[in-house]
Amino acid sequence: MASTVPVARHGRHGLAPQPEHQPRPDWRSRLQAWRARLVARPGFRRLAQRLPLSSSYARARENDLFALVSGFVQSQILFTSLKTGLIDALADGPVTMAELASRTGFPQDRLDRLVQAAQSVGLVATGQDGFVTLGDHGAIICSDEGLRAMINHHALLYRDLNDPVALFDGSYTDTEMRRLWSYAGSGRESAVEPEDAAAYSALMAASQSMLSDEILDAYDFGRHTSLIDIGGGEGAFLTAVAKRYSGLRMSLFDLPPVAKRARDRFAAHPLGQCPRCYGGSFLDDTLPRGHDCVSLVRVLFDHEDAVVLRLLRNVRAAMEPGQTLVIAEPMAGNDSRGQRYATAYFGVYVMAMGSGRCRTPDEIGALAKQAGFSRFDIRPCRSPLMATIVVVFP
Ligand SMILES: CC(C)=CCC/C(C)=C/CC/C(C)=C/C=C/C(C)=C/C=C/C=C(C)/C=C/C=C(C)/C=C/C=C(C)/C=C/CC(C)(C)O
Ligand SMILES: C[S@@+](CC[C@H](N)C(=O)[O-])C[C@H]1O[C@@H](n2cnc3c(N)ncnc32)[C@H](O)[C@@H]1O
Repeated sequence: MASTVPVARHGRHGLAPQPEHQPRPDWRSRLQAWRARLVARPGFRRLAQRLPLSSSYARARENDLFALVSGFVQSQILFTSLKTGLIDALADGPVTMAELASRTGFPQDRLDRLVQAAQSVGLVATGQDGFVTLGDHGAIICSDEGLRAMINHHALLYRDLNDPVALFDGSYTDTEMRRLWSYAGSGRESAVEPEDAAAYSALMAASQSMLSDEILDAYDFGRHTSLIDIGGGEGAFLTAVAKRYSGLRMSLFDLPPVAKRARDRFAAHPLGQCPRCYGGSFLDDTLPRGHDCVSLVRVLFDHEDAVVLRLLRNVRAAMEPGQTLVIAEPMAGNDSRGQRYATAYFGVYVMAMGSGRCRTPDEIGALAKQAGFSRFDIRPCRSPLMATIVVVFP
């Protein structure tokens, strides 16, 4: 007999396969659906906006939704303020509009619009005296080379997001991001050439400054005697560790052209004890043993689960009971606004790379246990936007 179960149309993709027994939503989903129906009613929203107890909550939600709707515009104001040199021009203090016009090359009337836009998102501030200064956001961006590098780098990500539906549904895969992250996607790591490594390694090194502080404040590496940073890039994280813990013996492992960049960096900027830099693949090569701490910083979320399992099994094989694996990267979650932002941003970012997933701490812990580790602890960082730490024990 033909089925009478109604079928849903799925956008570009035609009919969705239907399970034999339709699952029923639980009470939480039904409650959320009831809430959504309520919020969808203009009359309910008008009431919530007027009642003293709910009005500030309603206003906050309205602003959140406006920020979501207009986020692209804000990002483009940010990008333009950096690209035109507006932010740099204010680095040393207040500047007149005439001076800004000459520094940015903008005609006065267009500059007025740019400054107005930049002021509205907190990048600059204009005084009664006609001088322009950095706003709080502008000051942070101006002082952080990594953040500036990321904002410039977003031009590439946003080009890949030009048809976001095609990116999400998987029909657009030949992305610019995939070309930049030349190791991403299984089996391509041995094809990474020195110039490929240079392109992404410099970006990663620049963006370590805020991240390493977060990690070092959340986990005490001083309890260990030696540390190997696997997928350690050109050594920016180890440099930050050495500044805090001068007695730690350190090593780094990365693809050969990246390990060479780390070696060159340590030769140019010597640390107390020069870290040993090993070149190889963390998937196929035997990893160096004898370190009581192993770190993986922003490494797992570049890879699909099967590759992560292979990597963790290889790491486990190089470790003894009593040693510790520290995994640090932005992780998914729903507990705070920071976690939700990280989930959205890094989830889309790795999708554009063509490989990887932003995982919850529990998902990472579960993969580690599957790879042969015995238990794990979750250590939140101050800013979940930057990282969460999962400490794993053999
Ligand atoms: C002076 C008086 C009286 C009052 C002033 C009050 C005031 C405003 C004080 C300042 C408050 C304060 C401490 C503010 C601090 C703000 C901070 C720390 C802001 C930090 C922002 C960080 C951002 C936006 C970081 C962005 C990071 C990004 C986009 C990282 C991207 C990383 C990527 C893409 C990594 C990729 C790796 C891969 C390939 C996925 O594996
Ligand atoms: C996103 S970067 C993170 C670098 C550094 N840990 C940081 O946080 O700045 C990932 C690193 O993993 C390295 N990597 C990727 N595949 C690898 C492989 N098969 N073997 C060794 N390293 C690899 C990359 O070369 C890159 O340096």
